[in-house]
Amino acid sequence: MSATFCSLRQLSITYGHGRSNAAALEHINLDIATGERLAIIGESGSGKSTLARALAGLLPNGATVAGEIVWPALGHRPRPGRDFGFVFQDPGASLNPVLTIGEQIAEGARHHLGLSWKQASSKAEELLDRVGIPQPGKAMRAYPHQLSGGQRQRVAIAAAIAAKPALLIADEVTSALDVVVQAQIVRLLDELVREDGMTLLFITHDIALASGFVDRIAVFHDAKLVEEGPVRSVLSAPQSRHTAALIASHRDLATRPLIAEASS
Ligand SMILES: Nc1ncnc2c1ncn2[C@@H]1O[C@H](COP(=O)(O)OP(=O)(O)OP(=O)(O)O)[C@@H](O)[C@H]1O
Ligand code: NI
Repeated sequence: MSATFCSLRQLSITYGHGRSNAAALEHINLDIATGERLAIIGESGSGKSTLARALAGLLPNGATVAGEIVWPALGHRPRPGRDFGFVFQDPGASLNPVLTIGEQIAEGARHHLGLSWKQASSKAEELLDRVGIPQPGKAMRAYPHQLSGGQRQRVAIAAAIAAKPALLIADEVTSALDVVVQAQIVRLLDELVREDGMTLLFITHDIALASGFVDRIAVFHDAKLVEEGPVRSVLSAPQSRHTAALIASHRDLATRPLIAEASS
């Protein structure tokens, strides 16, 4: 039994005030273990990104929070960049268009690890190599628009992990990419979190994609956590009809080989 990294207790979140505002999350109880790879699955509007924002302390002003989030492993609220990295669907949202790739990655390393610019730059180049960017030295001087979508996402991942955070939150990071690149990004995330022992929160509406590499799945529907468990048991014996529907929408998941793969 590994240590609890983070614990949500009766967490409820509503955006804004007034009777017309439905809760974006309702009474969520969920423990995240240190070093686990947890997928947050659910259809659009089910509250996945709200959960990510709540963990990251990035809820907009006016959001109402009830219940609590505790961080036993850290002992304090996680600091952005330092304790957790955040990667979004659109790498444009995490990358600054007027900074070179090298500058944006080096900035995180410099700021959080107290490195000089020179040290941070060589660290950035190392990271680019690590996330599979070809010719990292050359890429250091490029701007985000000069890269493909998949490469931009690799850069965003490099920036997010520059300070070696304990937690990586990936919110629909593959949704804007074609399937081949999706698989490559998932493989990269899998490698990185294994190597660094990071805890990963992999948010997606794609249960098939997540099932290939995470340890555990939490399914959200309409602001509620409807099911959670190890990938194998959730896939082979879903407890909630919402989970069953998500699985049924992926015919390939219902076939034997993928379930066998997910359980290995
Ligand atoms: N800033 C906001 N202000 C008001 N309501 C919001 C805001 N952000 C999200 N919501 C609402 O909260 C609910 C949950 O949204 P959330 O973005 O968490 O869902 P999601 O599961 O991430 O969806 P998607 O898959 O489309 O990203 C939705 O009803 C959404 O409309
Ligand atoms: Ni979302």
